[in-house]
Amino acid sequence: MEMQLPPHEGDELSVVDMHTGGEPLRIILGGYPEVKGDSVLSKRRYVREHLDHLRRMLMYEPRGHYDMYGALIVDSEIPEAHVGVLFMHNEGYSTMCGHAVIALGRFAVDYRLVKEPQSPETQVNIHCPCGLVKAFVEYSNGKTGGVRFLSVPAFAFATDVTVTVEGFGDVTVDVGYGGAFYAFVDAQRFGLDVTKSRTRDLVDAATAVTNAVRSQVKLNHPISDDLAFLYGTILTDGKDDFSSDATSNICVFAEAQVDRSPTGSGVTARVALQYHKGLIQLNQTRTFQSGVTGSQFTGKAVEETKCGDFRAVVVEVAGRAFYTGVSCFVQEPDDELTCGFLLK
Ligand SMILES: O=C(O)[C@H]1NCC[C@@H]1O
Repeated sequence: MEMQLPPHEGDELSVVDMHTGGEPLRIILGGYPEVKGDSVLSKRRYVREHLDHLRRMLMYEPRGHYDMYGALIVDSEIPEAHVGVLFMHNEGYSTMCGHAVIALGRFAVDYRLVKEPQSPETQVNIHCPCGLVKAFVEYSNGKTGGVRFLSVPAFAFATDVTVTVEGFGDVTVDVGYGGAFYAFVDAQRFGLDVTKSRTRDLVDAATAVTNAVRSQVKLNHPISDDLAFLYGTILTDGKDDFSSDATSNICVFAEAQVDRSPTGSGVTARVALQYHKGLIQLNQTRTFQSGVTGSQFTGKAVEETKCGDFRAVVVEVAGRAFYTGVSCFVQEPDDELTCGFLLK
């Protein structure tokens, strides 16, 4: 039977679904109204104020779920950018997303957002709200493969900061920036193991840390106040000394959302912290593993740089993304749940 849209009224939103290391990415192909603003950061503010019902429609149930993630392609004001992008999740709009950059790199080549793909790698410049991220997509015999990307400058914001965490007392955390700010803590501090403990327990501990850091640590970013917020907490296995063995983590971001991947922006921030502490050298590659799915990214610091007064590094992260399908979403006017809902 031929595919045909069901009865509906109003906009049709078409998407391509992918995943990177298990973490979903719903890329919006068509149906979004014009996103106003003269910069990617101002477009992020615009969608938050004027188009948030569409985020809820695509991220929430019944079309999405609590841990859904999305990307909206927008025009960029930077001439060398092939695409601009806004990221969305269960609570709002993030500033950086490594798993999405890995998926979007492939998508941009496969959907010819880059005119003439080159072998063995095609460069795709993706303007994220945090800045320009350069992705390099394996490309041979017309097929796309693995993707590596070079982050925006990443830095250690603060190390060994003690915060009072509800239910756990004083906890010492590191705060790093990899396009978004994260707090990092060894899960052992809570008697937990990132690969074996119940996800619910890991989420509760990480969320308590996020709440504590959000209320007790003032963040700032040299480029824009829009970037100066804590996106989430990453619990680790504590294996920060250089090793060829993988190190595991779980990232809990936005509104207690769980990343299924090792978290590209989290790997970026963690490598910056490890470099800052002298635990790794430039070009020493580490493997980062998701505690929940076992999927892996690699990460290494490739160059020293500055971000305002912060000593920073450019970090390279690599991983693979896969397509899972395409959909066209519609709404019926008499559907009481059409705006979406979330189950916690
Ligand atoms: O890979 C990343 O960086 C993202 N994954 C979900 C949370 C982060 O934005």
